[in-house]
Parts: sequence; structure tokens; C-alpha cells
Amino acid sequence: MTETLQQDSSYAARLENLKVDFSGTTVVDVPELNMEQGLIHVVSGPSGSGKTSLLRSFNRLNECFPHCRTSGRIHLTLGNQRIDIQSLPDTRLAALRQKVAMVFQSPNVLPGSIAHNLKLPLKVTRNLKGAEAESTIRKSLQQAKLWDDVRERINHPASSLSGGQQQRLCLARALALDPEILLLDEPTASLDPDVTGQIENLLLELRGRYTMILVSHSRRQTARLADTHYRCENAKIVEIQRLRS
Ligand SMILES: Nc1ncnc2c1ncn2[C@@H]1O[C@H](COP(=O)(O)OP(=O)(O)OP(=O)(O)O)[C@@H](O)[C@H]1O
Repeated sequence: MTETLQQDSSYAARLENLKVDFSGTTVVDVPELNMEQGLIHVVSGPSGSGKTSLLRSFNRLNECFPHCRTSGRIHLTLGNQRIDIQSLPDTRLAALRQKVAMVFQSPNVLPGSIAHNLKLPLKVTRNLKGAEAESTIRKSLQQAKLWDDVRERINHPASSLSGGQQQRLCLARALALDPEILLLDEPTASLDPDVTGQIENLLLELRGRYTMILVSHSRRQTARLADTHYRCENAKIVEIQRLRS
């Protein structure tokens, strides 16, 4: 199931004959694909072409839906191990989703305070409590450029934050899990241009430290962020462009 790497560790993800079906209809069909580590990979394409389903394949989130079937292989490089994620038992899925964290299109903050939004996942996934949790919370809020906005109101409800702040909180929550791959599904879709620009700057700062796979409908955003651009149509990746070397 896992293999310690000797060489060729430069890919974050390698897909082989990946197919995702919902109720017998194929919505993702990727015969072969390699994604390099530390880069920003942007996926675009028409609505319904399978972008989100492709993204959810990287941490087996599609399995949360009934009538979904995935076949093929997804190898991820996590730590110094290459992992065939399709072979992982269900007991390892929480750990997989910690290392391959997802940020959704609309900010999905938990009911409760800003601190609770970070404390709970830290306790559940990493068993961090007390001072260790406090310092991880502070660091991830700083990474997401939210610390200065919330340091005086960390115990206020997360719902009292603006949309852009909530999305940065979701990003901080993902970063607090200590991931290696970030799945970002149109993370700026619900935000105004200023906040969009701030989040894009943030993602560019995080480039190199994390491998990011981001769905975007914006050509401007793709040009700004993408190292590699993948265009999806009818479940397939029909074009791959390397935009930065
Ligand atoms: N949970 C689900 N249950 C059933 N069908 C689904 C589910 N999620 C996606 N699909 C179907 O899979 C196909 C691809 O959907 P997906 O959301 O991956 O496309 P997308 O390219 O991300 O679209 P958009 O740009 O509109 O978000 C669609 O036909 C959709 O109806």
C-alpha cells in the first residue's frame, strides 16, 4: 500500500485510468496524469465537466455520495511515501483528508467561535490541545493573513466575520491540519475583487510549501496563479498547458 521513495519523488499526484461514475454516468475519465509537487495546478472548464469530482478524488471525498463509484489508481506522494490512496482502508481516510485538505467554494464555517473552528479539527485530527493547539491556531491564522483581524475577537462567532474573512478562516483551518496537498474549489467565487486579490496573493505565498489543485472559472486568475493549467470538457482533460517553469 505504501512504498518509501528512492527516486522520482517529484510528483505530488499520479493518476492512472481514473474514472468516477455517478449512477453509471462517467463524470471523470483521466487515463494518465502527473502533477508536480509544490506547484499550483489550475483546473478549468465548463460547468458540469467534472472539475469538482476530479478534485474530490484526491482525498476520496466522492465516496461520501451514494451511487458514486471510482476505479483506477491515484498515487500521492505524502511525506516520503508514495501512497495508492484507493487501497487505503476506511480507517485511514481521516488521516488522508488531513494531509489532503479541501477548501470549498462557499465558506463552510462551523457554528461557534472563530477559535472553536480551529480547535475542534485540531483536537479531532491531530489530538492537539492546550498550548500546542493555541500556537498552531495562531500560526495558521497568521499564514492565512487573518490573525490581525481576529486576535481581539477570537471567541466571537465565526459567522460574525465577513465572507472574505470566513474564507480565510476556512483556509486557516485547512492549513492547521498540516496538509501537504490543498484542494481549492473556486475558493474566491463568492468574494469581491479586493478580497479575491488578497487570497490570490496568499496562495502565491504558499506556493512551494504546498501542492495546490485549484478549480477556477476565471482566466485572469488562471493566468495569475497557474503553474500548470488543465482544461476539462465532458469528463476528460482535453488540454494541459505549462504556464510557468
Ligand atoms: N454528489 C453528486 N451526485 C450525483 N451526481 C453528481 C454529484 N456531484 C457531481 N455530480 C455530477 O457529476 C457531473 C460533474 O459535476 P462536477 O460538480 O464535478 O462538475 P464541475 O465541472 O465542477 O461543475 P461546476 O463548474 O458547475 O461546479 C455533473 O453531471 C454532476 O451532476
